[in-house]
Amino acid sequence: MIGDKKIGFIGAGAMAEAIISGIISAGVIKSDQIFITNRKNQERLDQICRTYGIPAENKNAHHVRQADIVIIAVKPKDIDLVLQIWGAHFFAEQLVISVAAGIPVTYFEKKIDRVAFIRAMPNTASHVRLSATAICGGTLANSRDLDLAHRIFCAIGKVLVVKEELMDAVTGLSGSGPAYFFYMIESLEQAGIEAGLSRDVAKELILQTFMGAAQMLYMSQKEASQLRQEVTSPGGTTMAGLEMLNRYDMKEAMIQAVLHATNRSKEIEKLYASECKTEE
Ligand SMILES: NC(=O)C1=CN([C@@H]2O[C@H](COP(=O)(O)OP(=O)(O)OC[C@H]3O[C@@H](n4cnc5c(N)ncnc54)[C@H](OP(=O)(O)O)[C@@H]3O)[C@@H](O)[C@H]2O)C=CC1
Ligand SMILES: O=C(O)[C@@H]1CCC=N1
Repeated sequence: MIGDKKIGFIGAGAMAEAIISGIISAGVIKSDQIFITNRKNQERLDQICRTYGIPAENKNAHHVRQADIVIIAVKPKDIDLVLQIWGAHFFAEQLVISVAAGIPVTYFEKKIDRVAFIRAMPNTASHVRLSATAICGGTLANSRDLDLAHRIFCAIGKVLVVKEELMDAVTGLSGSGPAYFFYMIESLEQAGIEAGLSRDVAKELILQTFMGAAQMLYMSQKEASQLRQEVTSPGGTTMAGLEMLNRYDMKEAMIQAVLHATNRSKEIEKLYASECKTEE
């Protein structure tokens, strides 16, 4: 789907691996078209190469520099160093995609003015090709660049093109979203055990229940609230359970979690946006 283009990853952590796993299993790219590098952890690079059949010689910064598409997947705090080291090597025909939370596309453009940048916010469900990814393009990103990014992320889930001002909310909701889900599962596992089930049985029941509920919602025309009501018999067990979720204000906790995560992304963004301004 992306022909013989090469994709290079700067950063070989959790997010890079999720994307690599997803794009290889989707068949949009062959393992030997992927190149990776990180800061120092060679073992990690070896492990990724072994797991995804990437040739050992592809874990090479020089090759990553030559890639048609470069995906920057380092922590926000490491972006500056990456731009310092890599800045001079980016070339005009390259497309650079950053998945870093909170770093505005203008920040990249201020540092390197000749390259098309795209900011993307996927999530780790890229592993299983069920990511929810939002993308937005910088000033040099044309429709072909956006289309290319769209094709890459489409292969590993759903893609929405959004205005950059919405990226913090996307980050707080769906970028961090898998963690909220896993936290709920952890809590429900503990609940199942306290109710008398073994961990394994609890885990199996919860997972199947969540997958079933998500699939129902995905396939039906009904709102979540309606499906919830259909489970809730008057005076029954669900009502008793929901009473506790209301008493402990689970809804407010979820809202605050997403808003807090969104604000954290905004804080990071502000840090970098202010540097863009002072350099003007
Ligand atoms: N994890 C997630 O769910 C999501 C993460 N993101 C974003 O993805 C980015 C990466 O996150 P994540 O994968 O979790 O982080 P990890 O800590 O798992 O991985 C970061 C990687 O960056 C490498 N790195 C650090 N500095 C450099 C450098 N100067 N040059 C090359 N490589 C470097 C590290 O190498 P080494 O180990 O050698 O130090 C490591 O391989 C973040 O910006 C995050 O905001 C976006 C969406 C979801
Ligand atoms: O926690 C983080 O900062 C990253 C961004 C979204 C998910 N993980």
